[in-house]
Amino acid sequence: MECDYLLEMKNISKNYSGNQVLKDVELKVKPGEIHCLVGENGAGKSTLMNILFGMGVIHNTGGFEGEVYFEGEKVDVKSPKEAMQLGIGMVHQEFMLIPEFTITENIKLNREILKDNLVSRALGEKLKTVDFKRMNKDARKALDTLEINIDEWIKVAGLPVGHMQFIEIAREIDKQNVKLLVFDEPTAVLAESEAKNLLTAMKKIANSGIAILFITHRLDEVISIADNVTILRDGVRVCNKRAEETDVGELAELMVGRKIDIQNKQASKNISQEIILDIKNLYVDMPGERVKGIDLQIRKGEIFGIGGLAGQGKIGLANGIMGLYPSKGEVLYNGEELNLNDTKNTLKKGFAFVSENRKNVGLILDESIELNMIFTALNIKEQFLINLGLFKLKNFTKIKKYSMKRIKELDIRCTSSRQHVGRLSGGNQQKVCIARALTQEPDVLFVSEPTRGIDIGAKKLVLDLLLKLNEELGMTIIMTSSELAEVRSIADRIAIISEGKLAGILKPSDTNKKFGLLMSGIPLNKIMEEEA
Ligand SMILES: Nc1ncnc2c1ncn2[C@@H]1O[C@H](COP(=O)(O)OP(=O)(O)OP(=O)(O)O)[C@@H](O)[C@H]1O
Repeated sequence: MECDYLLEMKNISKNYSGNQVLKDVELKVKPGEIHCLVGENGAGKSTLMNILFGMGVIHNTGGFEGEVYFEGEKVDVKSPKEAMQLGIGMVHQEFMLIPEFTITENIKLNREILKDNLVSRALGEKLKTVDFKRMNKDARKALDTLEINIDEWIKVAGLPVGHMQFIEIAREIDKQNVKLLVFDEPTAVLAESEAKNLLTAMKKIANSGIAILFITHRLDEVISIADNVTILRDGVRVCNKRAEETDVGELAELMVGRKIDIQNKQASKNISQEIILDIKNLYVDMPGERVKGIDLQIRKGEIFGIGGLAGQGKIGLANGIMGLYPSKGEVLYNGEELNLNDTKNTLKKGFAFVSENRKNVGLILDESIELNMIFTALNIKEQFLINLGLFKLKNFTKIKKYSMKRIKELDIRCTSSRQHVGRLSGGNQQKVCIARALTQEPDVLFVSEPTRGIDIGAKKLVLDLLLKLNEELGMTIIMTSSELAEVRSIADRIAIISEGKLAGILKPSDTNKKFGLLMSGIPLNKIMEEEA
């Protein structure tokens, strides 16, 4: 009997040490459809996918309840390898590529094509050689399906982030029997125009008969691409809708349970003309995000946005000034020269940084929320300590009180302030990173991709909090983001970086066209000429 659904997950329930995170959830995906899975941070999306892929974190914590059917057959997937054998693949949010390998080698990793040679014919299988010709041909075919115009024999190291994403996808579609591909927030790391390319590629994959399960926080993407949407809230399936019968507003409301609205910032308040940061001819050697001689003046008390396409250098700016990547040039902070390449000193001077890379630079995953929140303030400013003369002790009462306040303010979904950060959902981890930077009470706060991976409700909360810090404490905020709409909702001025250089500075109210042209590297004076 032909079955309507490729994948059916029925009555799925899961608890982690008594904490129920999924309750009777149902998910049904048809062959060749694009099915979106949306929900707030902590709603249970990753947990559901962990069950589908038979991840160890599920078996090691008591398994789950419910049934999974694939192509009409009941399955019991015990590992990602078994999922792959069934034809279920995953495009990862964090890239799993080997930089020193070529694109072909990455696409064919662990699935190399071997061919016989004289020695192997005599001495056996193990001495076969790699058939580069056939491997390159397959890789080319996968890249062509995605219409990616890039040579398959070049190394992955140094490629822009947008390309890396496509290589991950090419690897999955090159697997012969793939029937269902899960995309876990693939566009979170991409700028808007690159995200569009990715969506087009996803449509092509779906048209070729492969079903796509797409997890995203960008609701406009859901509307533009999905056939069906499943909405989770607090571990329960709220409903399943046809995308053409809903809109962004309704989805946001269903997810969060209230109305949400993010608009461009209107007229800028009176910002002082005093320069807090004077950046002169700054170069930053950050792979994939090089800065190649930027001059910028940031005014005291403003929210300054930095935008641009992925790989153009916007991310490099904050990383360079914070000393995380080698940089040269001159940066004056309140008129005094800042020692570049010295993170500790920069932190001591009153800077804080919420990195775009929360797992590597941001968090200690096997430590508590509390400790993660106060870690930098404790080390740099010796806060949260009781001084006992000869030695100092952590002031646990103060730490707990402080962290509970931040948990409430940022609506961090957790079981307690002592919960390990590694056990939080991705979006809630991001909120802990923000809380940590705020604990330092900085004069200048760099935030990179602050709303990456967080849902629309939490996004509004974070943006409102940044506005509040800026208005009430006069904190100067420099926010780098791939999402123009969010920068335009809070920044006073926005610099667009293109090819490692400053393309121009715009107001949030400037036209979409101006933003688009600057991002594609067309200089401001040319745009003005066109408009005149
Ligand atoms: N290994 C774990 N141990 C204990 N609790 C966990 C573990 N992994 C996830 N959780 C909890 O399960 C709940 C659901 O988390 P999950 O990661 O599935 O959410 P999500 O919808 O994917 O969120 P996000 O959009 O932020 O990624 C959260 O409350 C989280 O704290």
